Amino acid sequence: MAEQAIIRIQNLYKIFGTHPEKAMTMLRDGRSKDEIFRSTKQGVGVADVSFEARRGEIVVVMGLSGSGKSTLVRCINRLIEPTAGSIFIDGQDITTMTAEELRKLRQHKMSMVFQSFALFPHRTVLDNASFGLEIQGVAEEERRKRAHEALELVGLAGWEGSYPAQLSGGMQQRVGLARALAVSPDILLMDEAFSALDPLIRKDMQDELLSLQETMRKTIVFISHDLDEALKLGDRIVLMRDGRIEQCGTGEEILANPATEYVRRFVEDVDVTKAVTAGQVMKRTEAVAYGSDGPRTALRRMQKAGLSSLFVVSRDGLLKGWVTADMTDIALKNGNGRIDEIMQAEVSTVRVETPAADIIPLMAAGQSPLPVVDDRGRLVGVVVRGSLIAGLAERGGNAQ
Ligand SMILES: Nc1ncnc2c1ncn2[C@@H]1O[C@H](COP(=O)(O)OP(=O)(O)OP(=O)(O)O)[C@@H](O)[C@H]1O
Repeated sequence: MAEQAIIRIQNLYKIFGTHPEKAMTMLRDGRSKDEIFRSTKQGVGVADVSFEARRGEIVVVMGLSGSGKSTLVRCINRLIEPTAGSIFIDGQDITTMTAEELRKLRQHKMSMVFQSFALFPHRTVLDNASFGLEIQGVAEEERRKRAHEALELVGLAGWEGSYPAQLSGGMQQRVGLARALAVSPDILLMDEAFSALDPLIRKDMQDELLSLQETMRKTIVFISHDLDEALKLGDRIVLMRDGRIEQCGTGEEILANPATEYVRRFVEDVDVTKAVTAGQVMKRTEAVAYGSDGPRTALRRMQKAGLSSLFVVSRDGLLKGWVTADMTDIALKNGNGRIDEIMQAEVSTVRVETPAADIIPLMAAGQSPLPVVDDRGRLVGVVVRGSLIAGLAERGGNAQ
């Protein structure tokens, strides 16, 4: 896993003020942000934060106002200078980078999308979208082509000649997203990017980001103060309080096992007993392996579906077990095996009518996807990480 981390943050601190040393000592002694401010007049932005973001995942940094979300994310591109700690991007510590290295990193590796859209009012949509490329010195024709592609991606083809004021808020934020995507960054930093939008538009943008992400597979660090948004978007959630990380984990882990009383109170409004069932949130199984398949066939099917494991079924659809790409690789190297000889037969299942409250602990324990079977044991669908709690969050949001 470790080598997959594209962002690795280690013991990061940011103290605002001219004399951070005293505040650092007090923080290490476990003193609170309030105490430190009262006695030193130094502001604690981020305190001893460590976490990783893996390639292709959405990490949502969540917390109340003043908890340190923006400071943390601005340290990742060094818009804010950290007081102590390390930030590795692709294995390179950016806190020791020269100004030139940093400039390259910001231009090519990561882009930021702001809550306020931050568009230039006197530039057309196309020129706004191509701004990052202009800074990079990309030639005009290439710039226009790539900006146009990015606008197409976010559903704004045809609006290239318009000006920001002629667009709705949602459309303006699409331009902001297109501008960030046009430079083909590996990492997107999104600071409350959807918070200024009307609730319905906001939901559309969340759905669209998720659907874009299915093909883009960027690493996204998304700041939000909204739990529903965090549950819906985050592969993992970093929950902050007073500059520190209170808990970091998948939505399922946080709901099933809140690390502290604070987290428990934070998530208590998400009603896991609500009538959300596996059947309502399951997806059709895109690909399966058959017991009689050889490892090569199963592997090919996995690759085609972009999956790293498959459920194994009999010809009449009964769930028999599961197999991973690693298992098929080993079988191939040993030159033998039918899938039913190499598969793992033990697998937890849920039924169409199984309620969320019973599924979340299974997923929190690391089981994903979970197979859904009918009363005869036939595989009828899968519940994948995130979809269940996204369902809960959306229903919760509507009910309140
Ligand atoms: N430039 C600054 N100078 C002094 N203190 C600052 C500065 N920027 C942030 N802080 C302090 O650092 C702490 C964390 O602020 P930050 O903006 O990162 O929180 P946040 O979780 O993003 O909040 P919000 O959701 O309101 O933006 C706050 O106590 C804030 O007052």
